[in-house]
Amino acid sequence: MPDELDELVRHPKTSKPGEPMRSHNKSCFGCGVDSPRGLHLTVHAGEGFTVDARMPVEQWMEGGPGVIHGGILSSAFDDVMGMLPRLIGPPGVTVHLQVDFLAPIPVGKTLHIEASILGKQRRKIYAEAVAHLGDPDRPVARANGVFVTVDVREHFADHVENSAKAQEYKDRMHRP
Ligand SMILES: CC(C)(COP(=O)(O)OP(=O)(O)OC[C@H]1O[C@@H](n2cnc3c(N)ncnc32)[C@H](O)[C@@H]1OP(=O)(O)O)[C@@H](O)C(=O)NCCC(=O)NCCS
Ligand SMILES: CCCCCCCCCC(=O)O
Repeated sequence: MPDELDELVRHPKTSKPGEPMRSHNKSCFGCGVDSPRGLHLTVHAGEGFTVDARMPVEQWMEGGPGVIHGGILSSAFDDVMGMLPRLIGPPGVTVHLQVDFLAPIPVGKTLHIEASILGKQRRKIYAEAVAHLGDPDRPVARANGVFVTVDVREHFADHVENSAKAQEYKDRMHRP
């Protein structure tokens, strides 16, 4: 992370502590309510520059026998940390994601993920997250990510027609 950081200011219109954050997109694999095969995460805003989420580890998420697949865990980290830019301004997309797997995460348990902004420089937002199974003193995984804020209309303009929600986005874009 760079030494010279911008001041962090919570956006006045973002979710208040304890309130759910708006999903990235209703079809988002991580947090979309309409994603047919997604994680269906509900991410809540926390105090300061933090968010948190809980995810039941279901059978379909299995990688090694009886434990979560590493890619599913990485997706959950990506999605939860990916909510952080919205606490301070426009959405950001992931440019870097790093995950440390500390202990097996059993099917049937509930994973708790807590994420926070470490700093911001221009459009880059540096984030970290920790996952545990109910005891914050016994982390089972950690992650770091870098997110870059984007103008969503511009960033997704060439791709939105591939979205399951293409018509909804088209209608929204033509609204005055
Ligand atoms: C994010 C993206 C739009 C940035 O491109 P851009 O608008 O041309 O902006 P830049 O390349 O100048 O990057 C902006 C800043 O992020 C930094 N950055 C870009 N990629 C980075 C990475 N992988 N790791 C760390 N920093 C990175 C740049 O160095 C730059 O920093 P600066 O302010 O110090 O100059 C482009 O890289 C992209 O579309 N990436 C794919 C994102 C994606 O699909 N993510 C997965 C799904 S969310
Ligand atoms: C419509 C706003 C969407 C903003 C950012 C989407 C990020 C999704 C998560 C991811 O793919 O890592």
